[in-house]
Amino acid sequence: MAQYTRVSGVVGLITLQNPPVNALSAVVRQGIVDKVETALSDPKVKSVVICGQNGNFCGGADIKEFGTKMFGPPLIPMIHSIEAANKPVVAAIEGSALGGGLELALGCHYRIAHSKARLGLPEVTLGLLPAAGGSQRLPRLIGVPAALNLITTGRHVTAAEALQLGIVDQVTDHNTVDAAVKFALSVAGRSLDARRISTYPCPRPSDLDALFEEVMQKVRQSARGAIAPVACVQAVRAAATLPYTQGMEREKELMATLFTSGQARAMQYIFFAQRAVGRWRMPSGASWDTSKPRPVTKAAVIGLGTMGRGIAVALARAGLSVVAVETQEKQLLEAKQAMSSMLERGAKRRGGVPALGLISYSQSIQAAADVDLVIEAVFEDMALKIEVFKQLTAVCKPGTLLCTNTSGLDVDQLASETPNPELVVGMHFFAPAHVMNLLEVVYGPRSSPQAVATAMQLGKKMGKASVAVGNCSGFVGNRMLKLYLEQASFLLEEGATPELVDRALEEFGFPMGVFRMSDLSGLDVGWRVRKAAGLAEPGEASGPSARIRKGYRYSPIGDLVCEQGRFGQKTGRGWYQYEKPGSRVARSDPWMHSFLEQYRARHGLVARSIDHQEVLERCLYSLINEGFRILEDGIAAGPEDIDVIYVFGYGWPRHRGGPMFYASMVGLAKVLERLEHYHQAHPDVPNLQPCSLLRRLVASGSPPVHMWREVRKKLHSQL
Ligand SMILES: CCCCCCCC/C=C\C/C=C/C(=O)SCCNC(=O)CCNC(=O)[C@H](O)C(C)(C)COP(=O)(O)OP(=O)(O)OC[C@H]1O[C@@H](n2cnc3c(N)ncnc32)[C@H](O)[C@@H]1OP(=O)(O)O
Repeated sequence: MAQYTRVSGVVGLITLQNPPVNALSAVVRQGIVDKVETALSDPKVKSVVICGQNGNFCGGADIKEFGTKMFGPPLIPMIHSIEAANKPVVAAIEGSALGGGLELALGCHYRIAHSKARLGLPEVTLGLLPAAGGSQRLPRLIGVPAALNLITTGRHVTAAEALQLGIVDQVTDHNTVDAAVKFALSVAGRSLDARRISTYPCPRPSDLDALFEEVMQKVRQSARGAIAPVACVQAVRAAATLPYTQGMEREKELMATLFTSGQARAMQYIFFAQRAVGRWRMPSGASWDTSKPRPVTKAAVIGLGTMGRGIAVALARAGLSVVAVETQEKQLLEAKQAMSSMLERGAKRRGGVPALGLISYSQSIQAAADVDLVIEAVFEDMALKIEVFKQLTAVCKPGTLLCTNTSGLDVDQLASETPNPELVVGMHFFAPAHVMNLLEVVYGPRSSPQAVATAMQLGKKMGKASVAVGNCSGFVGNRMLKLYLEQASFLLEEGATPELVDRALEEFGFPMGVFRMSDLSGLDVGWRVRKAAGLAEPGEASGPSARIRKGYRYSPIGDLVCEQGRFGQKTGRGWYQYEKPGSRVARSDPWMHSFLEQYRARHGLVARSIDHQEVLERCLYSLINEGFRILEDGIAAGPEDIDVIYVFGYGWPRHRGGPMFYASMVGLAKVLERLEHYHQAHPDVPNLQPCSLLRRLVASGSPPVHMWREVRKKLHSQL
């Protein structure tokens, strides 16, 4: 709702009230319409201020209303009536003015913002466009290039940038509502002719066509297959080329297509899923609302390889004091230099001061004596990690949380080597750790809820989507990835090329296909793991057993590629070739094609034609099937956890909502049928066998994603 009061005798103050972000629900819209009318019809009122309750202007349209039958006054005429008012209306912006919230402010005649406020039109991140006049007013106010940037990226700007761009008229460090009321008093009675943005001509850059062409290419490239960024560009083009009313018609038309699209549903699902994963629950019943995190002000990072450096930088950026420990002197010096420049570059990009002073460096683990939490990031080797944990136990003050950064080692085994296993959790960061926004917080059976709560809170503080998951080989992300990689290799054996597989996945929306991605991460990493697991055998065996391990199909192709010293980008050769070691542009490699032909010939495999659909079904459905197993095992509490992990950590296209949501969009019955089909065709691949939770869900009529937990519970209670 909206509250109305008169202040200073002549200013009508309308306060939006809809905690926590004052979203524009039907009730709020009705409140605004009513209170604006009250203010405009009161002869004593000379000007109006609109603000939001509890230091937050407005988080935009109420996303929960989308997909439901919408009622209440629509936004467009509501904003139009504010702009058309004959008394000045001032927006007092504190906290956030986002989406419909900023569009409301753009309908006001003036905008005053607090210095800490954030403004933006993030609709594109929800699969939409700013369709309450935002796509038409913003370019008229700040010009086409700046509006295109804001609307197609959805980025939030600070009040200082908003002032510089011309979005707001004034920034204050003091009470924003007081400043706005004072301002409203000063402009009372002034002509508003020059303050209605919809009447402004849109500034047209001379190279309009070239500009739109360039931006269109950029958005098509950065979010492959996503329709909202394209519609955003089209809407801004309408602002630049059509009169306002026709532009509004175009905005409405484009929004109508987006609003009911599967992509918008997927992106809005991810918005809520990202928040839902913060409400974690362990199988023991312990959960976010019953477990209090410990305060962490000082942390240590042990081991300053690539991961350790990124983690230490992320911690310092979050404002923690960090003790960075590396026993090798040369490595320590290198790390210090690299981390300083990471911090400096980051500060330059974001604006602000690099947190150099927050990090102290040491060669001795003793330096971790007084920290609240340690993140061990040494080499991925259990014996080494056990040794480091032993030393930490002796050095650290009682109660220090011991976290291990591992991408798949057994967290419980490590915990069992310490006298206080309840203080141990896994923190699986993704490389580069100061850039990637995902963290898997891995709890073992003995991790205390408080340790989990602390790691989750720390992840959030570092700005990462943090997901609590159970302990198993590969946790959630890598456990599923293994199946995806496996199918990709099988497809090569059967006749595909790396290019064909990658093209199919990139057209689906991944920023990189599986082979280009593997070249980037380094092929030797997986090879080492396969060797340790006794899967990769030296030299090339032939005969039927060469492609069988433990009775099941295995593809040694990746091992053979590594044996050639082809580790990907770092060696200049991998699944593709590169201009030189370290180069990033992948080029087709004739060597690889003849290698694959010879390999197939040696193993008596006849290449067949493989289409994109088969690539997608085999790679994605096997990964999804493992996702269902993970749910069945209780390693992830719900499908949202898996989807957030895949969207934030593995490049799964956001507009497809994550693998589990995607499965629900495809139809669970279809996923099941295709898995059965492929399992029949490849009985030696057990992972293609549909798991029982998937079968149970289909038998229960394929309920929507949010009901899967219930079905799983029932399945468990019957086992
Ligand atoms: C046929 C055509 C039909 C046309 C119909 C047209 C209608 C639309 C017309 C115009 C277009 C306008 C569209 C929009 O405005 S879309 C919304 C744009 N706004 C956003 O994307 C902002 C989303 N919110 C945030 O980014 C953040 O919440 C924040 C920065 C505002 C605050 O962050 P923080 O303090 O970290 O809090 P949380 O994110 O945790 O949020 C708290 C709580 O609030 C819920 N919530 C946040 N924003 C909204 C919202 N806009 N609507 C509904 N609910 C919202 C959030 O989900 C959290 O709750 P929880 O999930 O229960 O935890």
